[in-house]
Formats: sequence, C-alpha cells, structure tokens
Amino acid sequence: MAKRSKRRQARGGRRGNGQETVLPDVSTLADVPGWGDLAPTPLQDEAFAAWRGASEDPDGLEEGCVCRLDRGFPAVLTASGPVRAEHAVRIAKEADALKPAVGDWVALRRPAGHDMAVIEEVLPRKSEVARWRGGSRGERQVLAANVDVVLCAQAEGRRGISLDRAARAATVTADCGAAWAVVLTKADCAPSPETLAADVAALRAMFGPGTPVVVCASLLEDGGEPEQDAGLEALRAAVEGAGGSWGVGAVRALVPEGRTGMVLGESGVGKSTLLNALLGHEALETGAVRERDGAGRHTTVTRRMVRLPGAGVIIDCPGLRSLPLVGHERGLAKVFPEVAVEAGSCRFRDCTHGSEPGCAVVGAASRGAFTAEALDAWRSLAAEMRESAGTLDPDVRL
Ligand SMILES: Nc1nc2c(ncn2[C@@H]2O[C@H](COP(=O)(O)OP(=O)(O)OP(=O)(O)O)[C@@H](O)[C@H]2O)c(=O)[nH]1
Ligand SMILES: [Zn+2]
Repeated sequence: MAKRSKRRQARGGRRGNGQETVLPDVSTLADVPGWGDLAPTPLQDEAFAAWRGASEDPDGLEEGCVCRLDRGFPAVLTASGPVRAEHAVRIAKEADALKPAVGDWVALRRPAGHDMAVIEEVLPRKSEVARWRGGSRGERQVLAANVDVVLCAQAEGRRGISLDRAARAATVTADCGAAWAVVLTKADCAPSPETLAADVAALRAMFGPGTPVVVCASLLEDGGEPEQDAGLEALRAAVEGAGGSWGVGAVRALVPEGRTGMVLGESGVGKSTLLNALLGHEALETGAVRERDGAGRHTTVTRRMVRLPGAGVIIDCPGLRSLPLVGHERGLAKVFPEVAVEAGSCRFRDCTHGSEPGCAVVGAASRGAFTAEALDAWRSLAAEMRESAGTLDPDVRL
C-alpha cells in the first residue's frame, strides 16, 4: 500500500481511493465475544505492565483484544465492551512495526475528544497463523494471532479429499505454534459411506491418532443436532467406524470454553454454513458456489471473532485458495515427528528419500515405523520446500 493511503487509514475510515468506508457499529454487533471469554497470557500481561511502566500517562492505557478487522480497520474488545480503534502513527508508519491482527492483545488508549481509541502497542503473540502469499517472491501474511487450534477444513465431494491439502494445512498450522484438527464438511456430498470412511481412514493413517478428524454435514444439521435421517446415520456410522468423530457438536468440542479456534479452508468449503450451525442461527453471509466448477465466491471480507454458545471463540477469516510452503520445515517435523527423526540420519544431508543409498527414512518405512501416507506427504511437502528455498527472494525474511 502506498504511504499516502496508509496515513489516511491511520486517521480514520478513508481509503486511498478517497471513498468513505462504512464500518459496522461495534456496539450493536451480535456474537462478539464477552470480556470474560478471552484472557491474555501472563507473558502478555507482563508486556502490558512494562509498556505501561514506560508510558508518560500510564492510567490512560488499557489492555484489549482485537476482535475484528473490517477491511483492515480494527475493533478492540475492552473490559467496557468493543471499541473502534486506529493505529498509532508509529504502528501505521514504521515498516517493521507489528500490525495488529485479529486475536492480538494490544495496549490502547482513548484520547479525549477523539471518537476512536488508539492502538499503541501489539503485545507478544503466543501463536500467529500466517501464510505465504504470492509464491517464493511473495510476503508473509498474518491471518490471526493467539489461536489455540486451527480447524483445517476440506469439503467432501465426488473426487474425495486431498491428503496433500490436509498435510499442508497442518504443516502451516504447526509451524505457527497452534494445534490442528481436520474437519471434513459437506459429508452428504461424499459418493458413499464407504468412500467417506476411506477418507477418514487415510487421514488417520497419515496423521496418527493424535490428530482429531471430525466430519459434518452442517447444512443438514440443526443447531448441532443431526436430523433423524437414515442417510446421515449411515455416514455417521462409517465415520465413527473409521476412527473419526461425527457432527457439528464434535466440531464445537474442538474449541472448548476459554480456547480460540480458527477455520482454515478454501473459499466455498462451507465455513460460513458450519459457523451458522455452530452458532445455531444465521449469522454469516453464505455465498452460492459457482455451478461450473464448484469454486466458491469470496463472501467473507471481514476477519472477526465469534463467540460460540457453550464453547470457545472462533476467528472467522476469508477462505484461502493456496497455501504454499516456504521454510515450514519445523512445522513439517512437528506433524510427522517419526519421519523427521529418521530424516536426520540419512547418509546424504540433501537426501530426497527416494532411491539414495543410506536413506534412513526408506529403511524405517520398510520396517513399518510409519505409514505410506505419512511418507508420501513428507516426501512431496519436503520437496516443495527444497524447491522454494532455492528460489526464495533473499530480501524476504520470515
Ligand atoms: N450439500 C451440502 N452443501 C453445503 C454444506 N455446507 C455448505 N454447503 C453449501 O456450500 C456452499 C458454500 O458454503 P459457504 O458456507 O458459503 O462456504 P464458505 O466456505 O463460507 O465460503 P466463503 O464465504 O466464500 O469463504 C453453499 O451453497 C452452501 O449451501 C453441507 O453440509 N452440505
Ligand atoms: Zn533419506
């Protein structure tokens, strides 16, 4: 973004094109979390105390959590409710300054005679969900901060699901320091209960028992209670028989009270429909999927936190089409620890775990140390990272 428009943005609701942006009134919004639904970590509290200690007007400072970004404009949840806020000039202007993302804890103040609060500092993050945008010459885009668990979502369909996509989303998540779970949506679109069970079994084989796999058909579930339907019952039995969990209620259980979750999936995956089912009412705009190729329209333009009744908080972000891997080796090792251990003892440091002599990974796989699904995912994602590392723009730093 050009410097000029950045300055305008810091002042208020004006875009670079001169048009006024109409922002939702935060005091009237439904489903905004309450102050008691969220809590900063001790480290964030400490950082806030330090920032306060260094301030000339410590009493004017408050701690808050960024609960929305509407086209980039933040709203912050404080002890006295949500307020619209703008960035302090330092945050808006300094290229290196951490820009607040949804989920961030911040230090803010409300200057007298000002209609907006001012975010002065972003407190240290316990996790940040980020993705690489625009290939190896691109930039790192932070999607949300302080997320506990990422629900890596994919829609069922005629062609089944993509294990690569699931492993990729888990790798990006693990790299960011959050836990992950797989959520398969639109279960009713699977060709048969058997193919659905095969997808669940393949995911379980790839990730092992530590990764929850939940399958749902949110459109057909009413407030988390599945309708009495023989077809759905057959799907549920197939999923549970393959080691997965069934239903919107099981998705809710992934984000218990006090925790913050986020759904990561392509546009059209059924995220808004799932969130509506989790909320038990129509709260989110859902878009029609293009008939021709099944691709979704981007209907989500806001990033925001939503409180789930009887559960935690979900961060709702726009769908993402691509999730390139660039320097996510640490994440890959967290998702496939058994493979990572073996890869460390291959004879060649740049072993591709194909037909090289002395490959510890292939040796361990033949002894059954991990599954073929885990090995395949590791090989292809590691290869992608080797390639992107070779072409990485040296000016771009993680
Ligand atoms: N058959 C079936 N269709 C579903 C289900 N869930 C969602 N859909 C449909 O899939 C389409 C896309 O759903 P959305 O919930 O808008 O998808 P989204 O991921 O939020 O899309 P974006 O807002 O574009 O990111 C809509 O036409 C929904 O009706 C489901 O469980 N079964
Ligand atoms: Zn090897």
